[in-house]
Amino acid sequence: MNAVNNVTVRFSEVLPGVISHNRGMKKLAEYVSKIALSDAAVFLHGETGTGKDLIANAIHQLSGRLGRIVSVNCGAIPENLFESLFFGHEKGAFTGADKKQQGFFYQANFGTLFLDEIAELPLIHQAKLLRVLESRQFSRIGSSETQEFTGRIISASHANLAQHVTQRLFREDLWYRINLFEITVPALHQRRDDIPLLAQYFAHNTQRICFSACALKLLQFSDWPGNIRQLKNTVDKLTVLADAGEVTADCIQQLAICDDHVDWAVRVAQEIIDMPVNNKLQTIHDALIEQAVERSNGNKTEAARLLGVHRKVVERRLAQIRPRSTSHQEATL
Ligand SMILES: Nc1ncnc2c1ncn2[C@@H]1O[C@H](COP(=O)(O)OP(=O)(O)OP(=O)(O)O)[C@@H](O)[C@H]1O
Repeated sequence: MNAVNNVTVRFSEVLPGVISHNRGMKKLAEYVSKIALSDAAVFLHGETGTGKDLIANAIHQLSGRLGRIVSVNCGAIPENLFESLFFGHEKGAFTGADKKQQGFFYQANFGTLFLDEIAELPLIHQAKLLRVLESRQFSRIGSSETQEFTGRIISASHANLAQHVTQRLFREDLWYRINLFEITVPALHQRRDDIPLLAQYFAHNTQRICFSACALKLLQFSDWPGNIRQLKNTVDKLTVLADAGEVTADCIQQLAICDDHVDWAVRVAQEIIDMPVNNKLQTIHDALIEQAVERSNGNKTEAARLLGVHRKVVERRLAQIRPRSTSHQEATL
């Protein structure tokens, strides 16, 4: 657990709230912390649950802006309420406006306006948003008073917005306004080394439980289409299923989140580790090569294909395992 805490503290100093010890994420954090100090618009791209929201909040925190961060899910804005929600309105400006209301632009002034799922904004609303970003001015509905917008814009989407632009689903001029800096947040399968760390971190947050080595391996090589959000939910469930404070491979199997082949590989590895054999890696490695060569009737190209490695790997190792028989086979093949 100490290892988790040390990493957590070190990483959080660079990017508040973000847990990782992945090399790519460290670079991303250094890049983000530089950008954070400017007023430039940032676009965060990445699959669902990869931490875009968390990073937007970290950018705001690092920016030292006096105002607050206002998060807006652009996919959940009713079409007829866009102007009222973004610009605000005066009392009596329309039916049902029984009191004066400030909008998102006002609330995010001196702070950050985080536009999540920006690809979901219809073209008509994109035009209205663009007008404010260009003029840096807005007015409440029903008011002739113009207000200045000094907030910083961070937006996010899992969609390929550049492609949306070419398909004319997203305005090109708005795209250039919002992505002065574009950051791609990697999916969890691109940083599998973070999975054990995150699992232990989330478990520690809920209650003190530990994971068996086999359980951590199963988590590490499972598919996580919902990324860190899915991992977090899974750990919540595992804390309930843990046996005497330990999450085992059986607990993970009960949730049926791991692929059969991953489960099989991890279990075989576990059995091999328990075997009283010296230099286990080499033993297994050699046995695999021997098996593949035998299966392919001594054809090393075919053996290499079966193993998914280059022929030279097979040749080099065979020469070491059985120097004499190899030269004999080479003479006969
Ligand atoms: N590196 C991380 N360290 C710790 N927690 C994380 C990390 N990344 C994501 N999380 C957690 O995972 C969950 C999902 O993250 P977040 O909401 O930021 O993802 P997102 O990319 O914005 O998702 P969506 O696109 O669905 O809005 C949150 O509970 C967040 O706190």
